Amino acid sequence: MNAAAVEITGLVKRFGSVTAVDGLDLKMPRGVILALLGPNGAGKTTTVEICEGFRRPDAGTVHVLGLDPAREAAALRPRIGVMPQGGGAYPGVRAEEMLRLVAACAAHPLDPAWLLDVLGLDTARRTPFKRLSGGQQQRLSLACAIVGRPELVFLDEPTAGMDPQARRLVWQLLDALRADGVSVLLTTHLMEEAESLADDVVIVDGGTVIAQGSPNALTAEHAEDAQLRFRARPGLDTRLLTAALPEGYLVRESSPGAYRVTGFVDPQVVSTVTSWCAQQGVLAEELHVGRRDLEEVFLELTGRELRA
Ligand SMILES: Nc1ncnc2c1ncn2[C@@H]1O[C@H](COP(=O)(O)OP(=O)(O)OP(=O)(O)O)[C@@H](O)[C@H]1O
Repeated sequence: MNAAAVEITGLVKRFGSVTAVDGLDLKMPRGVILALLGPNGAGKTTTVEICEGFRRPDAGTVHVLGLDPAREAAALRPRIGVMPQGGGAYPGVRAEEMLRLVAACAAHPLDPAWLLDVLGLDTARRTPFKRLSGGQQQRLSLACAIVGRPELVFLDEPTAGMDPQARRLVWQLLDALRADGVSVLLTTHLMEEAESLADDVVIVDGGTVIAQGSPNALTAEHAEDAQLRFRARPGLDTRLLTAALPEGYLVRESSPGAYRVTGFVDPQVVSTVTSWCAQQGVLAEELHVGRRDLEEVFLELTGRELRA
């Protein structure tokens, strides 16, 4: 009765010569949001598809709500919600019609009209699926995944391609689901999504788990390396700024206009950075000294950017 939401031991999945999942272990308690974070090709989608019962493992054991998804699919399906990567539907079906069709398969569905409203799709009720924007299609797929009141939801990159406003609506909804006791396992490339939503973050690389913990615990492990971050106009010559600092410091532009200086941050370093910016006629804004964030931890562990 109180089985974990997901329990995976020694999972292996090969596609020909490619080992997509390579001895992955994971335990996810009920009622949490767990984010699988990893670079492209890390094995996240394959792992999720095995949990959903869409693929069979080559080795290892998988239990979802205490059931084996490969052998007990009929018992498991009504208890889980699935949102595959990129969504999908019959192109001509209208948004509300599609959600009502899915709701009709559930014993105690949520109210489809309410769900469309919450996800900002109320004006798109009568729009055929193929005419919805990418972000609207994603939200409709999410609505379909949760309308049947599942105990556990699998969401593969649920907010990929959404604008920030739509993304917030989805985050609020996932928050509300968690408050209702629903377990959510999602994959994401968005550090902000993992950091602001997830209770537990599992970093996957090369088909195996390389780190796991709450966002706080993961960043605290690396707390000794404080970091200086600031914003300025994009395209500053980071090599010149690195050269202005003592040896061992590194300056990167992690996204356009967002700069990170790694190394021990003391008052002298802060002063060197701001004076160098002043010499370039640049105002360093939102200057922040603090511990590393999840993005830095991820980069250090995998050697790759999250969005690579
Ligand atoms: N059906 C398939 N046939 C052959 N190779 C596959 C198949 N599905 C996945 N792979 C390979 O398995 C590896 C893991 O893929 P997977 O899609 O699970 O990674 P991912 O972490 O979800 O990546 P992304 O973030 O890009 O979605 C990759 O090398 C991929 O090319």
